[in-house]
Amino acid sequence: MSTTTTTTTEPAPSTDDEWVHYHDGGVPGKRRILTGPAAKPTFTELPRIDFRRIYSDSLAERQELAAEVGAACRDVGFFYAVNHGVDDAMLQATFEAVQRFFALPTDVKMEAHNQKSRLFRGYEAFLEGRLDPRTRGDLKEGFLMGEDATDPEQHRPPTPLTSSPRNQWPTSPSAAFFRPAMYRYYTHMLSFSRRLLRIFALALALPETAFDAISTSPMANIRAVHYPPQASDADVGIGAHTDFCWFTLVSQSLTARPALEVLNANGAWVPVVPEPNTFIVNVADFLSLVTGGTWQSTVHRVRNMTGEERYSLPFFFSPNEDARVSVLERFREPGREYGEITVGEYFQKRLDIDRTTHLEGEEEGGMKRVYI
Ligand SMILES: O=C(O)CCC(=O)C(=O)O
Ligand SMILES: [Fe+2]
Repeated sequence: MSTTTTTTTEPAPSTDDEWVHYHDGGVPGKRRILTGPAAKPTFTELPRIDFRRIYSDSLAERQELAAEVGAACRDVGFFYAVNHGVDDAMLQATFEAVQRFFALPTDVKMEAHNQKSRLFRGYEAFLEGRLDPRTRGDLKEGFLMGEDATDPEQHRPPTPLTSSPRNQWPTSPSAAFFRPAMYRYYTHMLSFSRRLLRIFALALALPETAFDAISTSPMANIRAVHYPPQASDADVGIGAHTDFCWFTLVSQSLTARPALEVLNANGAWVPVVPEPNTFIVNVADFLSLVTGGTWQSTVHRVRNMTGEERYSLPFFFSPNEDARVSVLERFREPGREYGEITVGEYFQKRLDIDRTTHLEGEEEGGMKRVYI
């Protein structure tokens, strides 16, 4: 991509080369690429935060961690969680199972094709996702599972909203190893997420347990993803987007070179170098909404130019489906009216938008970003 700067006060006529395109809040957006004197102060790498303190009995230590987390959420929207304490052998075993699953014959994986599911649970084939419609589709295959009170592994009491099946699992005996592996990962990530939610509450100057009541039966998804190495720069593993949940935790396989990239305020892509035993944590749209945009749901994408197969395991966390949320008191502007949104309705709206929007006709696209 070429970039231009100008020394005159008149903005130079813009060409498409000067913009980065993405999906933000479910709708197309774009950011001008800024260099030289026009560049703003912004991040050029992700902060690394030591999460050992999440297990500390000392509130002061948890608050110290929360202060670092809060600064990263405000300034970057992404950070590395090192020393997260989640069992490394379990993480390795999950990656092995994911790799084995994607190596199964297509017809076995297609038994659980996500096109049969309103929530797009199950298997997504290559090029079926297309977050950037200027591409031929996302060069990835995936498998999505999430909250489902009918899966006994979840020990989740059925509610009127969650009493019918949501997940789809392959039925072939050759895939039988996959479901328990996904559930081991799910259980560990859910319990880490509950701790993290308390750190987020502290970071927002709220009591530690402030979000507990709206997260008794959270919406939480794993998407296992396989990105083959891409030969061409015209392809993308997953097009530029923001996540539509409260926050995301990503475990990624250790390719020698980075593939995940995060967009900074100057329209530059910052690579996320894989590190062993480390989660990538990012603020997603919900946390950004409830903080009135103070915390950033930062745009990111994957381009697998590493020459290696890449696997990742994003874990998407949202509060209870029927929780009603709004902009937190301390982020409200005096005299302004704020509405409420229901977590599940917002989620479904975003899911539907992601399936239907196209970059063509951006601003007049008819779909509007969902605001509170
Ligand atoms: O594969 C990754 O590292 C990130 C994937 C991602 O951004 C997503 O699934 O929303
Ligand atoms: Fe994402």
